[in-house]
Amino acid sequence: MIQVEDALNIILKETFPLGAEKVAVLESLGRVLGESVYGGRIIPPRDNSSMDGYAVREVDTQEASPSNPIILDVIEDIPAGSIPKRAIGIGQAARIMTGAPIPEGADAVVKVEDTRQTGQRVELTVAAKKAENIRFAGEDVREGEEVIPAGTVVRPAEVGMMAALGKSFVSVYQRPVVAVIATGDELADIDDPVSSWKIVNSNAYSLTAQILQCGAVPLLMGIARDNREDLLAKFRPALRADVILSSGGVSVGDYDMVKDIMTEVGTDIEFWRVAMKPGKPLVYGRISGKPIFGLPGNPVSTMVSFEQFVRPVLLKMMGHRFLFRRTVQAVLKEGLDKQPELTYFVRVHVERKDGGYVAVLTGEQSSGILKSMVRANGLAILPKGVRNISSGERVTVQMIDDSFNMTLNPEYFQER
Ligand SMILES: Nc1nc2c(c(=O)[nH]1)N[C@H]1C(S)=C(S)[C@@H](COP(=O)(O)OP(=O)(O)OC[C@H]3O[C@@H](n4cnc5c(N)ncnc54)[C@H](O)[C@@H]3O)O[C@H]1N2
Ligand code: MOO
Repeated sequence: MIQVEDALNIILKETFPLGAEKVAVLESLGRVLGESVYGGRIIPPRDNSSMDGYAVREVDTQEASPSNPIILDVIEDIPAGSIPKRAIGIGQAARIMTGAPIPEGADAVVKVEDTRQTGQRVELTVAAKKAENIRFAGEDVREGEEVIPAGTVVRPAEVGMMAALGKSFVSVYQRPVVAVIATGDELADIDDPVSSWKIVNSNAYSLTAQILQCGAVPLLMGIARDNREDLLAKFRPALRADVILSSGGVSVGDYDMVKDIMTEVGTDIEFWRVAMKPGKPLVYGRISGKPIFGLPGNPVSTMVSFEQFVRPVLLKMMGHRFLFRRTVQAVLKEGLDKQPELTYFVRVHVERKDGGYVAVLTGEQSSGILKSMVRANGLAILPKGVRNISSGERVTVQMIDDSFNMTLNPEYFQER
């Protein structure tokens, strides 16, 4: 039996980012940039006004005050998107809109609130300051500067910046294809007629959802029955994927054949059984350099072992630098006994209280109770070596749902 940290070290040491691919800029959202984005053009492209007002020569306005307004000739109207036709000379101004280019000769913009226009003349009641209300060419992006470094996870701001730079396609790390094989004679498809000796293959759904949530691409292989032929028939084509996952059949029962099948198709098994609960019977190996996981079949064990081992692998393959969930320190509301040789991942609901966090168990912690996973937003990590945790003790909680920290103002949720 291997420790959780050692298992993770082995797995991650052998995992590398996939190659890059070009995608349309909007498709890059949430993906990791495989190239740095440089300023191939300057932004803004030329000096322009940040206010609706009048482009002026600062020297002409120095004497202006509410009791001594200065009067200038308005020689032109410059809407955004147009090019000024005339230079501003002594005693002249141009009416200008936000975003419109600054005309030759002008070195400041007086905002419209500080002016009064009558006919072709404008009266200024305040003196302009040099460069006031002007956005200068290149003040956002300079020619050739690195604007977004490779390795950045693309957010809406990066999408907007790339668009502003005219970058319609960008290089991002590829997304791994992840094969999912469910094993078990007791499994039925979601729409199959129910019977008391069949259960729905829910693991394929939770796993697929976890894969999608990571940003990877699921490849559903269906259900393999607990016999060699059927398992081989599902495992062999799954080997086309970048990562192979199965659920079930990894314990010590008479029909737990997954480890043998993995060996038969050519896997180098690196470990079987991790000192954790849930998820203990996990099998991990490599086949032609690809990671292959035999996840335990209990619905919570499947999900928790995915969280601990598969998610970091997929994120690393997609070029991510941050592979792990955020953790918080929380006060556990209920005591718990545990086997000291195992690390426990306990389903909890974390809430903010008095400036700190409290974690409440979400119910029965057996590995078949998916409902307590549904109610959980975190997994409290109870370390090996510890025999029990008392109520009120501080624990580290891995947050599997990041929205927990929102302020819940009930008023926002009233329906019409
Ligand atoms: N004698 C022992 N028995 C068991 C041990 C052990 O150490 N000694 N370990 C237990 C632990 S811990 C786990 S976890 C399970 C893992 O067993 P398997 O990976 O072999 O899983 P199965 O036996 O195939 O199924 C376990 C459980 O989960 C249900 N299941 C399986 N696949 C799905 C699916 N796709 N969707 C929904 N539910 C699924 C299955 O019906 C079983 O109830 O072994 C313990 N036993
Ligand atoms: O360790 Mo198993 O994964 O509890 O149910």
